[in-house]
Amino acid sequence: MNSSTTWNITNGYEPVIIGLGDSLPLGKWAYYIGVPVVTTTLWGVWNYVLRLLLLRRWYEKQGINFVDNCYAVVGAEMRVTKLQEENKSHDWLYMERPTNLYGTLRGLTLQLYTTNAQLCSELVSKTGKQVDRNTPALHSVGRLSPSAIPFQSMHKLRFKERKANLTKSTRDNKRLFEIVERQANASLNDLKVKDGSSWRIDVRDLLEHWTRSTSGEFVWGKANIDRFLEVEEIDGVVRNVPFMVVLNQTFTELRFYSSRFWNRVCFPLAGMPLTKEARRLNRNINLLRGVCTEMMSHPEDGTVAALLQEINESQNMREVFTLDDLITATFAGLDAVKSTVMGCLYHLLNPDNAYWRKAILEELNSLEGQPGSMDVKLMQAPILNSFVWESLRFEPPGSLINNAAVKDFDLNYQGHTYKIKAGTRIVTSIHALHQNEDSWREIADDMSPLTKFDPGRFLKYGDKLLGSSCFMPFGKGPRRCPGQAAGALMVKSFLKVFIQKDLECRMDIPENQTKDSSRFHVYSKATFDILFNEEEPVEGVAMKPQ
Ligand code: HEM
Repeated sequence: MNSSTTWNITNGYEPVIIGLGDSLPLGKWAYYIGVPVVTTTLWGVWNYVLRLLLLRRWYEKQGINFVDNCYAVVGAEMRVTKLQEENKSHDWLYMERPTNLYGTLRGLTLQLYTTNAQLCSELVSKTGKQVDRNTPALHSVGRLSPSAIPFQSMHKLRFKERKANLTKSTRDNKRLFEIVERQANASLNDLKVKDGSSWRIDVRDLLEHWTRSTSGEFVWGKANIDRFLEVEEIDGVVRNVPFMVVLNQTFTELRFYSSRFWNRVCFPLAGMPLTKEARRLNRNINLLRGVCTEMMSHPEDGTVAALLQEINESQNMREVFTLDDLITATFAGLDAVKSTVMGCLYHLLNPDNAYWRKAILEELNSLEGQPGSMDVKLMQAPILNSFVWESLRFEPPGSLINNAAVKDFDLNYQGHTYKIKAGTRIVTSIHALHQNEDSWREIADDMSPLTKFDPGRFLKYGDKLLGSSCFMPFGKGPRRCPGQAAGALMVKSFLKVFIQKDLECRMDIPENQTKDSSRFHVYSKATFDILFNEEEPVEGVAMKPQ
């Protein structure tokens, strides 16, 4: 035995010693290393070069255009970073819509976008049969709750029952309204800072604080979320941080980590412990899941956690499904709601929309005098509702619906049949859809251009638009958002509190943030401060509608 490297393998009777140097001749080494390397290379070349080229040719022959400069790995992906710097989500790549379906290579996969209402509707009708969920989010935020509804196929893990149960358990609107109102007042009071003769609130701080306390209390209960976790933060220092802050921060960090270049090229890389940052995130994910499991053992009465556990247990659902759906419900009430409210406030405080602000205030004041509970009355406030819908149209927080073809199928549009191949990612670009003049004009011919913020279009054509496939900020069909009612109520209730304070206020936007980069969605870093004067208006800055 002349090799220094040995392994002991126990065969049940006595150890067998294998030495490296003497037992394998050079030819065999070349075989054992060479064959896998060559096979993997050939497989890579076929899968990520030749197959993608052939697939792209297949779609181009059907008249589908591809985004300029789109190649595997590099190409269009390079432009995403630039878009994100301008606070635009990557679906801005697809705004041109040169053909009904628009293609790109996203990382190592081929992706087609539908951006008009009829094709989006066709795609929704195929969901669960020919098309199903296939989302990169599984490798980013999905790592907090991998078996949760948004990341799974419709045919897996008792999907339909779980989705129905989650919707049921988030239906206590009265309780939700009470929490939103109380927490909104507390956040507005606690976070304002004196600035000369007026007050200032950082809108991001305000909405982060409010969404965390509201979503946390709604799902888990007040006592449960009032706990601190010892957690390693992004600067490597271990600190005691409130539970909801850890959850929200980890969620945001996972999202931004997965949006790094290589993680966008090959989605699963984001989940591998290859970097210090990935390993820190893994530890925090485990910590959060442990704490949520512990909270499930003593749920507070009336909370989503208590209701969902009760329903799921009665159906013998696995505990991990309840855990993952509760984690998802908690974080779904954070960034999407925050972006929506931020967009609404931005438009509300824009002096051009002073008319709408005054009209909403009058509508809310008149609702106060009417019988019934406010959570129900808010649903019947047409001016407020139109304002929120238009904000969601203008800047939908979740702007892509990530699905893929599970089998070959035909997609029909105006007499044209597109032949879609299994494995193609086929995605609804909500953002581009919401800007598609052709689709919208079929329903509302005399409305203002879609580039203009105008709640009037919903006031006039609300029912038609909400029922159509032109407008889908919460998705449509079997995979639509089960938290739509809760999410919309959170947004409207917050706005009610804010507007009824009837503050003399204006926005203070950072100097380097242009109008074009003041966009609000879950990746955006756009922001503003709200300046207001509680005692008397500050000269020259007041924008209270007259
Ligand atoms: C303003 C707030 C919200 C917006 C704009 C929003 C938007 C969306 C969108 C666009 C989808 C994808 C739908 C599709 O694939 O067709 C979705 C899915 C989902 N949302 Fe929301 N959402 C919001 C709030 C919430 C809340 C509060 C919850 C909590 C229960 C929630 C839970 C979910 C779940 C579980 C899914 C996955 C559904 C599935 O995959 O079948 N969302 N949401």
